[in-house]
Amino acid sequence: MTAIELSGVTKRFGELTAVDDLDLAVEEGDVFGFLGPNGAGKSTTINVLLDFVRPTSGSVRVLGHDAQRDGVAVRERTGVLPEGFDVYDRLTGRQHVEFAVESKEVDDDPDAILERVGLIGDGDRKAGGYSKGMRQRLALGMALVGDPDLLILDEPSSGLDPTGAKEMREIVREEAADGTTVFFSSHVLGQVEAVCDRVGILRDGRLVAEDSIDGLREAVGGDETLIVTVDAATAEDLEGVRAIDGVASAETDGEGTVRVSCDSGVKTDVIGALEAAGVTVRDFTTQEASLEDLFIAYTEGEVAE
Ligand SMILES: Nc1ncnc2c1ncn2[C@@H]1O[C@H](COP(=O)(O)OP(=O)(O)OP(=O)(O)O)[C@@H](O)[C@H]1O
Repeated sequence: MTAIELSGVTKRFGELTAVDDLDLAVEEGDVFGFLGPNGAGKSTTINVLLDFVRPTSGSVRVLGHDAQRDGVAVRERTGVLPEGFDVYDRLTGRQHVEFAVESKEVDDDPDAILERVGLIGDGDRKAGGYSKGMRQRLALGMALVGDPDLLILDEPSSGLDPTGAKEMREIVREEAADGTTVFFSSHVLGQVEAVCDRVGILRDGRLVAEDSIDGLREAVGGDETLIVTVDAATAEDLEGVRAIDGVASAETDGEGTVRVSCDSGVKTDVIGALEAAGVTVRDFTTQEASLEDLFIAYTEGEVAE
């Protein structure tokens, strides 16, 4: 079954289009990474899924329900870790989890939840004294209450140290193995790379890429970054390089480094073009394109949409 289905969803706030004609499908049991730079429209999309925000147009189905007509049914089966979650300073960690258990009308054991998110030793402390990472663990624990069919995690690793981030990924994997669909929003690709089956990249409210991690890797497979050490190079010196078939982009820092994203087959042509422009080439190395590079290319406009 399709757990999340957006068809032609647009959300405008006055003149501003936050989400622009978005089509998106996430299959049940998938861990979907929803990526995009600040302001791309990720939180707005999440708010539409939960019916906290009504789309200007388009239709939204979540767990088989119409998100607008049956928002309550959707929220009952969904655990949410909201962005910028605030704790109640005077309540303990355990009281937070108890509150989630009561509001969801389930019978989870709060201690089992605290144990899962690594807070069992701190359950009696007031959450106001928790560190940022502990607050984030608490928010994750609250999202897990009621064994939801869909977990929506908005920037879940923010504030987590490497151990916390690893534990969070383990929990995500356990939940997915259990059949839970996970919708994981972040602007840091590295954090989603380890857990997500599929990734969608949002930019200015539009989906600019959607694929499996392997698919994205293949898409960038041919491209490499050539890092050339030169005496000096100006932007004009790179015109000949940019004109080469197979060169995606070329930049100079104006001092001694030129970075060229290109097919591996055109490296010697690039060096030749630099020399033809009168640039003295001292050395060069190559770097394979990472998913991070692809993300930057898609979100900063170097890749043709
Ligand atoms: N309630 C609102 N009223 C007006 N504009 C809004 C509102 N909510 C969001 N926006 C605008 O919509 C755009 C998308 O915002 P959104 O919060 O969805 O982005 P995001 O991808 O979640 O960003 P971030 O990574 O910074 O959290 C932004 O330009 C934002 O200012």
